[in-house]
Amino acid sequence: MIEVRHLQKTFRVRQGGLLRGTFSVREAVRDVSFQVGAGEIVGYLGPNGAGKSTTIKVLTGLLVPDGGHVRVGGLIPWRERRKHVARLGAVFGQRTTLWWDLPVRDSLDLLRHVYRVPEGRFRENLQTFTDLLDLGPFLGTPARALSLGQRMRADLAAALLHDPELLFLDEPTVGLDVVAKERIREFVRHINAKRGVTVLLTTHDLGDVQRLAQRVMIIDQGSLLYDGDLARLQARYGSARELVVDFETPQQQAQVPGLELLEVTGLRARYAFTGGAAVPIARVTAHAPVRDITVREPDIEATIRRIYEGGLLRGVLNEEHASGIPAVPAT
Ligand SMILES: Nc1ncnc2c1ncn2[C@@H]1O[C@H](COP(=O)(O)OP(=O)(O)OP(=O)(O)O)[C@@H](O)[C@H]1O
Repeated sequence: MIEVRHLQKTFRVRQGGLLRGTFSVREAVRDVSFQVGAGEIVGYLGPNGAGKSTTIKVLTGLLVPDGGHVRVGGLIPWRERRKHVARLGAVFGQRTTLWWDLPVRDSLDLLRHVYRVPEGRFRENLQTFTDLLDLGPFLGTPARALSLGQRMRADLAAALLHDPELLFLDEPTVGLDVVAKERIREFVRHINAKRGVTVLLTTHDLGDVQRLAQRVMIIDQGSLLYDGDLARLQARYGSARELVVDFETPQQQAQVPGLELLEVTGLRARYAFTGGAAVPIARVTAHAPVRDITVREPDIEATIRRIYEGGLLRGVLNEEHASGIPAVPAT
């Protein structure tokens, strides 16, 4: 569905005044390659300024890259825009595609004309989305008067009315409460499972990724650092699991062979370990009488933060992909 090879995009940024200013070149995307198959949900992650939006803008045809090969559903997005746009939907958490002063129903009806959706299909889709997203109570409300969660639901319906094969979701749950987030995620899962819509999801919310994506790609400073499943990322780069032990009595000597002692506070000691918990638990209980033991799993937020901060993955993928291949003109 999406094929990207050696994508490059630079921006010329003016520095200094209008007359005497000079230009510097900012490499937003350096050499990114990936493929997304039909029916996948892929999370596209990276810290601020990593190059996510630039990639998405190229994929939607809004930007022309400086180099690389890009095909979406067999089309070159920026050359065959009309055909391309008819096959994709996009939701940007920070913006709306709805007309600000029009009731939601009228916005959707206008989009029906823009995308030339047959009347019967439009009604069918509107009914389905109204049921799934509970649009009923606010179909008559103008976009400017909607809550953020309602607006997002209406935007999702707007993006999918013309039965696109591919959906770009940019921060679809930003600013929403837990229940509203869950509703959006549930809907995305549904359209992926039932309609086979391919989803590329850009988000800073790892809950979205954990609940939706089988696969994640991580970009930083314009280069792809990781492409694979979340579990493997966690297993490889996550911090160790922790054993939190409450002893019956204060321990003068809390060291236990084979475990890394992290901290002792009062009766409680924390140990780091990798692999299964059975052996570490047996060792601790053999060491001294224990009142309680819990296993604390490393959380994915912490793993991703470590990756961003420590540049943990830098070079891992580059070695596989870039390998000195010269830049090619955009095709
Ligand atoms: N139109 C532009 N002109 C100049 N520089 C740009 C332009 N668009 C993006 N950039 C720069 O390119 C780099 C990548 O930006 P991009 O918006 O793709 O990042 P991002 O990963 O989407 O970040 P965020 O999570 O903050 O949205 C940044 O350094 C940004 O300042």
